[in-house]
Amino acid sequence: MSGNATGDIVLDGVKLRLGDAGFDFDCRIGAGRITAIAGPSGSGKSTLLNLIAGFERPDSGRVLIAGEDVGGFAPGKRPVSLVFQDNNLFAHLDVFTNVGLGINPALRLSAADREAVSTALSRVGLAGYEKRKPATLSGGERQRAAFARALVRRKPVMLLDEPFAALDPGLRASMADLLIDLHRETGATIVIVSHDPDEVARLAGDVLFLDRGGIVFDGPHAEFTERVDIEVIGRFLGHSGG
Ligand SMILES: Nc1ncnc2c1ncn2[C@@H]1O[C@H](COP(=O)(O)OP(=O)(O)OP(=O)(O)O)[C@@H](O)[C@H]1O
Repeated sequence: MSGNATGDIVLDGVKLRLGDAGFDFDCRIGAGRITAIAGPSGSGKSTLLNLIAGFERPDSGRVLIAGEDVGGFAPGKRPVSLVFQDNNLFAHLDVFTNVGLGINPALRLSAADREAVSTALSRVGLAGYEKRKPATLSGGERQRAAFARALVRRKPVMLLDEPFAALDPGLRASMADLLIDLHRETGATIVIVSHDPDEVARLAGDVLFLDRGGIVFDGPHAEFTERVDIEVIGRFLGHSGG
């Protein structure tokens, strides 16, 4: 079902200052695409995601999701699911319950919902972990539980901030493949921050490359790999430049 491409994201003249750092974002993230956000450390990748999710508010400009100005919406009211670096699992709740919260915050789960939770857990390789508390999981297992919770939310937009960074390379590649499968099934708009050029190549149709709070490249991945003339991009892609 790839017709659910309703989640385009527009940052329209967004400006923000946080301490000494200034940000200036003007872009459109295509509905139903996988867009990677890359750039050097401190360039503003997490800040861009936080602006879309609603954890940061612009000083000026607008954020629109599926054509709607979401400026007045708290994070929980935005049509997005999140997998962030600190994966925000509830320590006192077991893995099954944490994932179930993705479907219904009041945990009123139908039989079909419970089935969806079990399916998501087995897709991320956590079948059998249902009764475990987050503290008993490894960092990578917690990250996969957070990913399972995002899988069951079925929102039109999924935002991921280096979701697989804690995983070993094999697991990292299989989670990326799972994300591609999910994208094929749902047609969701997926925005993923990544430090890894191979992961970007594997996943992304489009790339937003940031440097010092601004966008220095916005376009298809095939064009991105040609832009080694932009020094920061050359460095990211492993070219020495010159
Ligand atoms: N609340 C804040 N107050 C002051 N400065 C901030 C705040 N949040 C972020 N910054 C600064 O803004 C800049 C961009 O931060 P951000 O986390 O968006 O970068 P990033 O590209 O995600 O970096 P990394 O790859 O290291 O995670 C950094 O210099 C950071 O120190």
